Amino acid sequence: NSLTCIYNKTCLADTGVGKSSIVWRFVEDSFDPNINPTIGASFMTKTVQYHNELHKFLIWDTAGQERFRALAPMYYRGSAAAIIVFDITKEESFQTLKNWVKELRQHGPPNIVVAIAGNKCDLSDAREVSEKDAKDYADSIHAIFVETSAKNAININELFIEISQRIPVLDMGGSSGVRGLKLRREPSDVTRERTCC
Ligand SMILES: Nc1nc2c(ncn2[C@@H]2O[C@H](COP(=O)(O)OP(=O)(O)OP(=O)(O)O)[C@@H](O)[C@H]2O)c(=O)[nH]1
Repeated sequence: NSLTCIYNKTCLADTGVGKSSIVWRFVEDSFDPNINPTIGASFMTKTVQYHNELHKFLIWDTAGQERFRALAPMYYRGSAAAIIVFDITKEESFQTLKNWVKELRQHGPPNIVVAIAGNKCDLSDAREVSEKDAKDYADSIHAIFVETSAKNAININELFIEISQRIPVLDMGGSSGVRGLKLRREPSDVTRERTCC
């Protein structure tokens, strides 16, 4: 009975640099500095353990390039959470992040959990956005905030655990507004479906 909590997809909306790497690092446990830009979106899954539950994330990593921007709603619609990533060494990416927050607020699911990742914290010598400014902004919109390094695998697991804590337990009745699916069915359900007449 360890598999108790399954959420529907978690969308990653990108703003700056590092989003693919964060997810990729998290999933594959290695870091490729020559990672290619995402085309359209890519899909992956990741399961994290939280107390005695396994939380499975279905992740859409959307492309950060402007020309793919119009595709993002397809992925954040129906999502339980969104991680918006900015690059702490690029002030511009922090401003772009605010536009994503506005878009999610206007067009995203009403209860979507928003997390902000200030990526590239391994390059803090080249920092353009202070941790305090980013944290204050995240607090003002009730978002999770962590500084991450996809390169050095800093705070990636913590980020997903925090998201796990915030996403409400799946309500199969649908009153939360977040759709979801069970990973495993009870054997009796399967038998029932296979039985004809
Ligand atoms: N030093 C450092 N470099 C990073 C980190 N994360 C990503 N990078 C580098 O930043 C560049 C862009 O990373 P991507 O993951 O492709 O960025 P992205 O925002 O997902 O780009 P799209 O796929 O186009 O959406 C790559 O050269 C990465 O190696 C990090 O935490 N630290």
